[in-house]
Amino acid sequence: MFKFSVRLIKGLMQVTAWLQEQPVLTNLLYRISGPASYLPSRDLTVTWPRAEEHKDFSLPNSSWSQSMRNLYNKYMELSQQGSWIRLPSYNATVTHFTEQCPNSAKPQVTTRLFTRNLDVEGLGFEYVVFYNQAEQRTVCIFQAGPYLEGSHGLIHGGAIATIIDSTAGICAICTAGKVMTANLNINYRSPIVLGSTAEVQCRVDKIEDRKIFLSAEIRNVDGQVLHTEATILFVQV
Ligand SMILES: CCCCCCCC/C=C\CCCCCCCC(=O)SCCNC(=O)CCNC(=O)[C@H](O)C(C)(C)COP(=O)(O)OP(=O)(O)OC[C@H]1O[C@@H](n2cnc3c(N)ncnc32)[C@H](O)[C@@H]1OP(=O)(O)O
Repeated sequence: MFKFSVRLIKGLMQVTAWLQEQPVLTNLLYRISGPASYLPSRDLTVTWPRAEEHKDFSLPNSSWSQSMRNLYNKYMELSQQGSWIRLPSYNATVTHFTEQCPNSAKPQVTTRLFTRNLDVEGLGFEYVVFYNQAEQRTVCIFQAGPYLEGSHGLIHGGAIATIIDSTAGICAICTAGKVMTANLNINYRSPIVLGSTAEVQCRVDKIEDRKIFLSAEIRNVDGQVLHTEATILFVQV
């Protein structure tokens, strides 16, 4: 078990307080879990209270392409070296910030995260986010399913905006706690073909008072093709 940094815990506590019907997040632990069958090494994850009751959608499933698995394995290996953390991902915000139920009643999950709102694996986004605390960066590996179509055979620009906003949002939350997107500025440089795997790289550029400025890029699996560039402003609330 490893200790999370004080800064990240403070941020998470702020986010938890934000969800007013959700009592305080009381513990945040890293755990070493058993390796998935195709992983070369241990799976380093973050767990939330009672997280084991919920499905973690950021783990590989049968819809993942070989490219997606290769990138996943790359960052899992980096996680072993301590620089990156794989963040678990549930399909509702309430699940990320599970309440401590005195009577052990399960929270009613009546909402779905926009990015996890399809029940069939592989139709929408398949993605996993890794966080590098020392560098204040997130990486999101994603595979764009057929239900994300915009132009013929290509991913919709709004879906691209969504995955950027989410990757940057998680980076900002981990860095500064409760935030809202104030500005998202996107340049679409080259289209992303449905079914392909790509990588969002996001980092905090600067923080001024309540404002957290980030930038992001989406590139293809080998990094040679720039698909999208963005700058994002989050405001602490
Ligand atoms: C182990 C860790 C794991 C963590 C995992 C967590 C998982 C959680 C699960 C899943 C998360 C996925 C993540 C999703 C993320 C998505 C987030 C969204 O999409 S949010 C929805 C869209 N955004 C809105 O609806 C906001 C609407 N706007 C507002 O509410 C306000 O305008 C707000 C809060 C942004 C600012 O309002 P004010 O009243 O608090 O502050 P004022 O005074 O207006 O601005 C503060 C400063 O910011 C500048 N500012 C504000 N808006 C700006 C803008 N658009 N452009 C430039 N500057 C702006 C202002 O000029 C001011 O700057 P000066 O302090 O004067 O220097």
